Amino acid sequence: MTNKFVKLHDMSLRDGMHSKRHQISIEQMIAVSTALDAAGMPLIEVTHGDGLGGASVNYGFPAHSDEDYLNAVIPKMTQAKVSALLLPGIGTVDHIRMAQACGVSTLRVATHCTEADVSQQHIAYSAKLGLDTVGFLMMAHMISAEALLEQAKLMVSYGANCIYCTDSAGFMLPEEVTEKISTLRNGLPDNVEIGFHGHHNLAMGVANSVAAINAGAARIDGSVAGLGAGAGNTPLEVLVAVLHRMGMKTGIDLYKIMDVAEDLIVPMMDSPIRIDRDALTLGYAGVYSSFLLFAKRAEQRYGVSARDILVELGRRGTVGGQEDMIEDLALTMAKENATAETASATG
Ligand SMILES: C[C@H](O)CC(=O)C(=O)O
Ligand SMILES: [Mn+2]
Repeated sequence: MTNKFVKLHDMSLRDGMHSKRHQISIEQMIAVSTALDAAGMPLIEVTHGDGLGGASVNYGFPAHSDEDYLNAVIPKMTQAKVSALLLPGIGTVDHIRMAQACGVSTLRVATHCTEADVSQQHIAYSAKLGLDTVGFLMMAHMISAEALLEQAKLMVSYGANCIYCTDSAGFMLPEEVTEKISTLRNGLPDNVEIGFHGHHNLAMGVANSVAAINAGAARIDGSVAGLGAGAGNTPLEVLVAVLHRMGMKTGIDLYKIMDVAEDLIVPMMDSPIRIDRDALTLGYAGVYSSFLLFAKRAEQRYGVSARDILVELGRRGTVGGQEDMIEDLALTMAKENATAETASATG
């Protein structure tokens, strides 16, 4: 393992968008991305939290368009490459064309872990353009390692050169990561890279990433100071320190990335990214991390606890794209609570 190179991929300016309600300013984008570039980060993701074209009532309107963010960041990079995320059904082939024209090097096409078949058009188009094309299988805890491999094979058949196992809910424990990553590594051709994207809801981000690397993952996502959905992504500055202690190479200057965390990212946070009871519930109940702020907002509006909403969302097996159901569910739960209170008051 010593001297092994691991490619880290920064999510602060994309997954971090969820925690900022997609309101990162152009100045902040430039300040963070240039500091990451100077720290040696090889790949930085920049788009709406829900990917290209995410600006909508369902997902939230951003402060600026994807195109404006990409055009602000890409020309300023000296060594870092920039990636964009795209969810078929939200983003279109036109968005891929736009992102490529802006200078994006990597396109990551994300689907729910059982729905790889909806990514054919987008993966094939991205590969045809010569982009580094990644298939990103979300909520991967919901299916077995063998089923995940079948979905990954579909994405590879469409043209993906890298497949991600994405722990969107921060639910996985290291044993599960090991099993899933090794099944992907053993079942896919050697020239297809494997990646892991973690969330820190059960404080497993770093441990899970190390398990992924040991099982054959070559790319690992994380965010500086964890800026991301739920309790955030794997905190990159911590991961870099751990990997360097393990004798691995990342190309990243540890002190510089520590300073990005402390001096730029923490002051940007709307509220501290931490494992509060709601974020912990995401991990415990296996709920999509970007539902956190929707549930907190519903708690404010309807007086139903965000934890109860999240537990119910987990019980119902909801997945990304069902954000509109959260408000609906909170209303139903508020009505049920009111009925129960009336019944107990009237004996
Ligand atoms: C659109 C989601 O935020 C993608 C992601 O980062 C995840 O599933 O986790
Ligand atoms: Mn994520």
